[in-house]
Amino acid sequence: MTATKGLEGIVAAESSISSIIDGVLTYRGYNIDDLAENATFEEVAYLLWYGKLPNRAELAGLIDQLNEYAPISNEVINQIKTYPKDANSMAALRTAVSSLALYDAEAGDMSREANLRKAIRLQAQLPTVIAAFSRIREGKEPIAPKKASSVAESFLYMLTGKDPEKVAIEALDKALVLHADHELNASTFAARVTVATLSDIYSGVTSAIGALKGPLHGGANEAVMAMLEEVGTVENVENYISTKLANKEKIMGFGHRVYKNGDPRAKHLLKMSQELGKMTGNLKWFEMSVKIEELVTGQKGLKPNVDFYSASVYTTLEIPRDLFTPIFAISRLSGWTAHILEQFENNRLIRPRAEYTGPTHQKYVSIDQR
Ligand SMILES: CC(=O)SCCNC(=O)CCNC(=O)[C@H](O)C(C)(C)COP(=O)(O)OP(=O)(O)OC[C@H]1O[C@@H](n2cnc3c(N)ncnc32)[C@H](O)[C@@H]1OP(=O)(O)O
Ligand SMILES: O=C([O-])CC(=O)C(=O)O
Repeated sequence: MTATKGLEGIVAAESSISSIIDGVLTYRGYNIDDLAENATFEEVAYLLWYGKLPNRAELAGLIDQLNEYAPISNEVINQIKTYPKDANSMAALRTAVSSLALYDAEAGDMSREANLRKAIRLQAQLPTVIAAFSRIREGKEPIAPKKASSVAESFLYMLTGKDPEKVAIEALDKALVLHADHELNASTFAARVTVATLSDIYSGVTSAIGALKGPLHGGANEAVMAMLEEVGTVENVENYISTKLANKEKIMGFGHRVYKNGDPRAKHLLKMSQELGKMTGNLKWFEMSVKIEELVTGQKGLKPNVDFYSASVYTTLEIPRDLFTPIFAISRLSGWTAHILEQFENNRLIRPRAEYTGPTHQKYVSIDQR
């Protein structure tokens, strides 16, 4: 038995949800470019869960359900109030999602209908949890959700208490569309492994949040912004990047396990970063990002992934840096739960093997003789 490091190239599941063959990303057969230009996040979530685009009535029904489920229990709000003010935002989200299960009367119901309701409930409640955490740590009261026409609108409203501008809602909505699913990425795989033991949907999502947190995966968007802030100016970029590459350090937001010729989502985020920068009169982060791309692609041949330009997009929307990965989780929740439902439909325990490389034939030595 020989191990494949990082399971590279191993096909570990059949799935009809999304595909990234030949550098083309599709959700249920729809090209991401088409969806990014035309679909809303709610249409995409419906597509992932139900396998088809919704008609008007179906979409309105989903939006109603999201509005109905958005409030979270006082017990969970009170727990969030006990979190340290400097808690890591993804750790806070992971803990709060785990708590949500305790107050969901359907948590133990494993029927498909109940699991679908839980998926929609989680989709509705993740933004509420993140916004509540963000306000509570600033010493403010959380803002209860109000009837909104989209997850993006609802989240931005709960974060600030102000009705968000149309341009901000549309930008966040497009970012959510772009992040919704991505075949067997690490967090989705973690979710599928967890529920393949016939554990519940909350356990699967909690595992996924833990996996998304890491900087080699979803955590890279925050790390990109930390880098941009550290570099500070366009003039500093060249020296910073050349030094990092000479020291064989990784540049966050570049490279991908599967895409070697570029991530099809990055161009959409680049365009948004530029447009939002122009609109707000602050193109600094965009210009720095373009310069970094030029150098990293020029010197290493590495292309930006989905996390690279999303950093400047979210910053231009005035979203705090440590909420970038939680926002990724809001979007990817739709994909995670679609995969969890798919896993349950045709389940088998996921249990690979390890290539043993440790010592053999050891003789037990009593504790006094060690
Ligand atoms: C939503 C997402 O999860 S997208 C990915 C987000 N993650 C990041 O942006 C973090 C930075 N990127 C990386 O760490 C990697 O490219 C990953 C984790 C995304 C993919 O990793 P892998 O397929 O395992 O590639 P691996 O890390 O083995 O890299 C292969 C080679 O490219 C180099 N490399 C890969 N990414 C980078 C990078 N971002 N900067 C500099 N060098 C890099 C590695 O150092 C390695 O070089 P070597 O062969 O000389 O040792
Ligand atoms: O697929 C991956 O390995 C990572 C990724 O781009 C994603 O999860 O969106």
